[in-house]
Parts: sequence; C-alpha cells; structure tokens
Amino acid sequence: MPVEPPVIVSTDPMSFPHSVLRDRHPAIVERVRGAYPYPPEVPLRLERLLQEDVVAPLAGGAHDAAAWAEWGAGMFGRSWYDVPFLFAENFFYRRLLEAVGYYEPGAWQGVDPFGPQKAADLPGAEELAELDALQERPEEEQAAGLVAAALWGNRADLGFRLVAGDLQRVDDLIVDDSKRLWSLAQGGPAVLVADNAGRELLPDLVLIDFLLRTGRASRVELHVKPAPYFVSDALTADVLAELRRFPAGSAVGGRLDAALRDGTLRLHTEDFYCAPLTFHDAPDGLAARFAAAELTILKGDLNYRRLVGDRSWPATTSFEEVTGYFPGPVAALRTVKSDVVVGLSAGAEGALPASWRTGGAFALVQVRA
Ligand SMILES: O=P(O)(O)OC[C@@]1(O)O[C@H](CO)[C@@H](O)[C@@H]1O
Repeated sequence: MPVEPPVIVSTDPMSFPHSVLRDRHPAIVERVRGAYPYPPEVPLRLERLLQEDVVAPLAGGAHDAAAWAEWGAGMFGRSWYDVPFLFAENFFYRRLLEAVGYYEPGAWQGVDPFGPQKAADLPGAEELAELDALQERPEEEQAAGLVAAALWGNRADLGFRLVAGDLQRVDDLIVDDSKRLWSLAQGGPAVLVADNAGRELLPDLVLIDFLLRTGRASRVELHVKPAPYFVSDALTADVLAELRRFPAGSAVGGRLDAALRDGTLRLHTEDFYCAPLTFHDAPDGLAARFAAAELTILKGDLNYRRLVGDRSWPATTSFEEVTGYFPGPVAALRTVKSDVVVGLSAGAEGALPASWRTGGAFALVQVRA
C-alpha cells in the first residue's frame, strides 16, 4: 500500500473543493428553494445553513443524530472549508434534508427536494430508442457502446451541470480497462453501485439487461441511495420512475421488469451510502455483498473518491494497490470531475490540459481483479 497523502480539504480558495462549497452549494440551495412552495420556515432554515461559517451538529432528536455526532467528532465548530471535503459535502446534504424537514413527521416528510430536477432530466423517447436499438448490434459493439453510454451518462450529474454549462460528449478515455472488465463478467453474481438517476441510470439499466441477457451475470444487485443526495443520485423511486419511461413493448423494459419480479435483479440500499465514509469503512454486511460478487461496478466520481480514498494521490499511484483492500473484483466507470485520480501511466498527465481533473471531458475505466 503506498504512503497515504493528506485527506482533501477545501481551505485553498483556488481549489476545486473550495469552489464546490462556495459556488455549487448556494446554487443547489437556490434550486431547492424554488422546487416547491415550501412553508416559510424552510427557506429561512436553508438560508441559515448557507450562512453558517462553522459546522454545527444536527439538531437533537434526529434518527441519525448519534451516528453524525460520531462521524462529526472533531469537525463541529470548525470552518466548513477546513474539515475534510468528503465530510463537508456529505454533511451539507444531510443538513439540507434537515432544513426541508425530509425526516420530520408530517405532511412534507419524504418529499425529495431534488425531485423536480430529477423528473425534468428523465430520458426522452429518442434516448430510450437509441439504447433499445443497441441490442440489434453484434455483442462486441453492444458492450463497447454500453461502456461509452455509462461514462457519457456519468457526465450528466445535475450538481455538476449547475456550474458546468452545456454538456459535450466525453472526449477521451484516459485509462481504458474495459477488456478486463468484460473478462471478469463470467456468469456469476454482479453488483452495480449506481450514481445518478436520469440520463446516467438509463444506460446503467441497459447495461444490467445486457449482463443478464448475455449470461455475463447470473443475477445483479443494483445499489441505490437511501435518501436524496448530491442532487441527482438515484433512489429506489428514481429507478421505478425510469423503468416507467420504457414504452410498452420495449424488450429491455420488459426484461428488466421481469428480472425484478423473479429476483435476478434486486435493488439494495443502506445508510452507508449517505455517510461521509469511504469504502474502507463499509459495514460488514455490505463488504460481504461485494465479496460474494464476481464483479462490482462502481459508477461515478463520488464512488471513485470513496473507493481510492479522498486524498491528494499522485496520478501515477497504482490503482491495484490502493484498491487492494476492496472485497472482490472491482471496476470503476467514471468521468473525471474532481481532483482524485490514480492509475495513470508516467507522463500521461503532462499531455492533458490544465482543467483535465475537473472539466468532465475525460473518463476512465479502471479494473482490479
Ligand atoms: O459522483 P458523481 O455524480 O459522478 O459526481 C459528483 C460530483 O459532481 O460531486 C462532487 C463535487 O460536489 C464531485 O465528486 C463530482 O464533481
């Protein structure tokens, strides 16, 4: 295991994490404020959250107050910018749910503050038809097309797009281990840890259908978030909304529906997925699920940070070594949208433009068998 560099914080005003806290979080709050005609205390609480300069704990009485008190030990009373970036982001989303009363018993309980944004981003008929048509192509082509779609979809996360402007196609795969990815899918159980709903989840579902239909996986577990998170992250409700988009008669939609009903496709979630932790701290039950899988596919930027650790790794750090702890073979499919990157060959970074880590134009497929 390489020596661990420092955990990323947001202190430097020129850094990417600083810009997330300073620019992205207020933009997210603004959207949430406009999402529903909330009662007057909600915008007030949201404003208070934005104005808070030192991290305050969750109000007592929350069902998870004790867990957050433990995770936040040593963080409370410090500037949001000086605590680990991973903690600051995770706790921001938890506090946002507190501000909108997501867990408070009453009429607004369980209303997803990002629901309207996610609904507006559900795939249209054209995207569905494009992915449905892929099944007519030779299998090799389907496999390559699905990896490309899975990466392209990951660029479409709504938090990123609030600040990134128009989307373009991912330019370049800076690490492409997709052959190894396919060589690992030999017909056993697989896990896909989802990231965003909408335009990312659609290709993920089609990828799952491909794994099952071609016998590359015997069954698939799709892991989703237990609560609204990072704006567009997929919840069970988002999977169900997405499935309803497939037109009647869609072969892919029909097979996914049948797979859920017969248990070859199962949805799974746990609190860990909204905790400020990396996969090093996955609870035993979750680790056992990964260990039992022939292949775990992790989607997206945040899952990547949680896989390798949210640290300032030199880009040439070995992916194999830093992910050696992960229970079972693992593949990361991710467009690069934050500073954390490992597994590049020597000299590769020098050929990339200055904004390559955060611009979302580059992607990687990395695998550890
Ligand atoms: O995990 P995802 O959806 O691919 O990306 C999440 C993201 O947009 O949010 C974080 C910054 O807030 C970064 O990890 C990344 O830029």
